[in-house]
Amino acid sequence: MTHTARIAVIGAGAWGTALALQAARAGAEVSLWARNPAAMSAGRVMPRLPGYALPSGIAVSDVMPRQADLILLACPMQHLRVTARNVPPCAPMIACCKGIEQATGLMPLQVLGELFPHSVLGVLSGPNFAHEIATGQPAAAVLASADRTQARRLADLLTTPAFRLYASDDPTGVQLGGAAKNVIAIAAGAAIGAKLGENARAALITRSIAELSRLSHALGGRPETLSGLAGIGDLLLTCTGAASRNYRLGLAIGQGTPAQQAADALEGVAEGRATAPALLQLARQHGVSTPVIATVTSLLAGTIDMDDASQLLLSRPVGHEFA
Ligand SMILES: NC(=O)c1ccc[n+]([C@@H]2O[C@H](COP(=O)([O-])OP(=O)(O)OC[C@H]3O[C@@H](n4cnc5c(N)ncnc54)[C@H](O)[C@@H]3O)[C@@H](O)[C@H]2O)c1
Ligand SMILES: O=P(O)(O)OC[C@H](O)CO
Repeated sequence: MTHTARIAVIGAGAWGTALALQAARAGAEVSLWARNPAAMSAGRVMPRLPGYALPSGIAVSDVMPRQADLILLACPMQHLRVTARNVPPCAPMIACCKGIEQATGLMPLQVLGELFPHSVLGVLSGPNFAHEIATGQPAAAVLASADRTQARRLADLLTTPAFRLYASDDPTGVQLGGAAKNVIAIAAGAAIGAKLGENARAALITRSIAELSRLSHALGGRPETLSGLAGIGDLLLTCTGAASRNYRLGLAIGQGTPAQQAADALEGVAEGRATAPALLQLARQHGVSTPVIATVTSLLAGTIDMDDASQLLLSRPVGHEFA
């Protein structure tokens, strides 16, 4: 008889809930840790899927699991450290959040590495709206770990025919893609909100990829990772999909709503807001020029408006495309 994998999902927001449903679909015994299980209601957790119901087989609790074969950390990036601190390191841990810790400039696996230096760690990222994963619509993502064999083994625990998890041994590139696409989605939304046009959005996305390639190289990521699911894949989804919270935050800012007010009106977290300044600082530390990320950071801080933002980007010198 084969052993049924026990998967513990930490964080019962939209993504944690969708991953719990996916893990159950993959045949695992699933537990879902919620800060406040009593506050979980369909409309609050999964605003895009108000009628969803967790199968009765998924145990929801505010007590951290003591045993598991795999732990998925699906809380927002800025709460990863404080949440993970309470997780018993009883199994490999996969960071499912996308962002950079603002206080330290660290990526998810660097935060987990500080807390759990002896655990097997991985990161899951890709073009995945939670409400589509929750309903089992086809999608693909990448699971990266420093050890390629571990990455494949852990990916297999969550893979189903409709959720295709590719393995990678480039966690740096995967984490950078996941963090940066949220910042670029704010830029794309702002361009559309300010009626700069779809040409402008396509140019922004493409030039952002050049920017991310420079940063990825400086951080030790592999170039091909950015052309994969966690890079271009997630940029395509988040910069064009109206369901993206980061895109919608940018859209509202582009239409003239102050950043704080636009963020308050969103249901759920827009990770790009806290990640933009952290990513900019990281780029500066490595001497990498990132004009789109810098412009989004200033827009979010309210130190420039949309006219300034487009002027800043349009007044840059035009040189060789891949200089
Ligand atoms: N929603 C998606 O479609 C999706 C898909 C892929 C990845 N992600 C990533 O998953 C992560 C979580 O996003 P989400 O959509 O589930 O979030 P969400 O907006 O649905 O929910 C936020 C969650 O954070 C929790 N929270 C608030 N304050 C907290 C605190 N102090 N400590 C711990 N938890 C706290 C809330 O209880 C809530 O469960 C993000 O990094 C996001 O980028 C989301
Ligand atoms: O709604 P967003 O902008 O947080 O995007 C959700 C996922 O990260 C898309 O892959």
